[in-house]
Amino acid sequence: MTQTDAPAPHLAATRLVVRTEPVDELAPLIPRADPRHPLLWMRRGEGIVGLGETLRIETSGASRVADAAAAWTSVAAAADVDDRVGLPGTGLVAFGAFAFADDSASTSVLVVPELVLGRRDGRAWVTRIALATVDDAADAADAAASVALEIPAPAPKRRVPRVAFGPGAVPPEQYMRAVAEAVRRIDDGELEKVVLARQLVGELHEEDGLRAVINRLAEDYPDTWVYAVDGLIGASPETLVRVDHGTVSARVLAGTTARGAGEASDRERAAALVESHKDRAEHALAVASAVKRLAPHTARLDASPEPFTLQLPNLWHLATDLKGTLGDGSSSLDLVQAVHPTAAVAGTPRRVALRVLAELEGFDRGRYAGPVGWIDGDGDGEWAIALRCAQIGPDGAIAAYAGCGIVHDSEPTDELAETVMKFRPIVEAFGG
Ligand SMILES: C=C(O[C@H]1C=CC=C(C(=O)O)[C@@H]1O)C(=O)O
Repeated sequence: MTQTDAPAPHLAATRLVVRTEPVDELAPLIPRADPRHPLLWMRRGEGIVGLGETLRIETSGASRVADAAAAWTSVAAAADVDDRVGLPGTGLVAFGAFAFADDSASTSVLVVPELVLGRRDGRAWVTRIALATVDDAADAADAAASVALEIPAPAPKRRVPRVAFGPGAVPPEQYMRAVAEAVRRIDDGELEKVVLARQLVGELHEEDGLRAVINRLAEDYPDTWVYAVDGLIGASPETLVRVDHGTVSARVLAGTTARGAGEASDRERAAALVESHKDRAEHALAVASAVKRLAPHTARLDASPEPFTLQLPNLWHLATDLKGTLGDGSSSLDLVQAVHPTAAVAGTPRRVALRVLAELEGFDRGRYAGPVGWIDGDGDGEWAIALRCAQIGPDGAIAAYAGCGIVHDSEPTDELAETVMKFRPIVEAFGG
């Protein structure tokens, strides 16, 4: 079922019948994912995998998140849920991925699978989700039991498909020119910060190869959110927003440096990142934008007092964690709507940055830097910013993306080198 733009009246007649039951063990989860159309959200071996599709909500345009949130509220209100586990990710869930820009040609989606396999806190479960009409008198348990999909056995590990990536719409020289132009505009006082990205493109010839790619991302970047939703795959270190029983949290990242070659130089690089005026300025703007947008929805919101260094296999980031309590009953998608796009992926001031980004970047970001994650029937959920990612089209065309925050003292060659570091997870997951 597809819904486009505004909530369609037929959703009012949509009743999902949902049943979650504990199972002994499902580890490892990724080898049970669909090899062609993986649906997945994982970190450190825990998370959820979706199989099949019971419901799809598609939206686009400036109201894409608000429309999806409204449609989801009506679907969730009508759902008949029997959840015998009661953990984040049990009961009714939808996986989602949203376009970055209001005018993107890419659609935004919420996908409700037929079968969800999950692991968290040492517990495992299976959720079956079936569609019934509102006046269907069938017993909920019978309807959910009608889901024909079985829990798949883990598939044997296979090698990742090899993809050769080349420059996409914007070659490296053009990217550096765009960075220089952005710095000029910043120096002219037009704006404080803009995030500029570039693209790599490739082709996937093995249609059933995506599961192996995701497995590789999860092995190489276990501390990131590894996701796969409607052809968008990646390993993001940045939590846009997370809502769990009234608590709100986020991890804001901005400011990056390479890992050092040896232990001492690695430590020095991290220490220099914390001291770097340029990176701290870039980081402060990202934190300020997230706090400003979340604050109206929280009764309390605390930020880590000083940015800390987050170590990833390919680089160091400056990070700030936000934690608070929800003040207005917003769902996780309501908060996504409030906070996207932060200055970690757009810039400051937001409106000017979005205009400058559209003028200088030279391509449609699609779902890169957009919200990706999941929401449950109560509105709780986990959403990352879709970074370190690639979108794979139905014809196997791959577009990978990486960008950098540009501030007044940014150097085009350094920013280009930073995109190369940020492309590493995806390029290596495709055998590069
Ligand atoms: C825009 C990206 O990263 C953002 C998140 C962390 C650090 C960033 C930076 O240092 O520029 C970016 O703001 C990307 O990975 O494509």
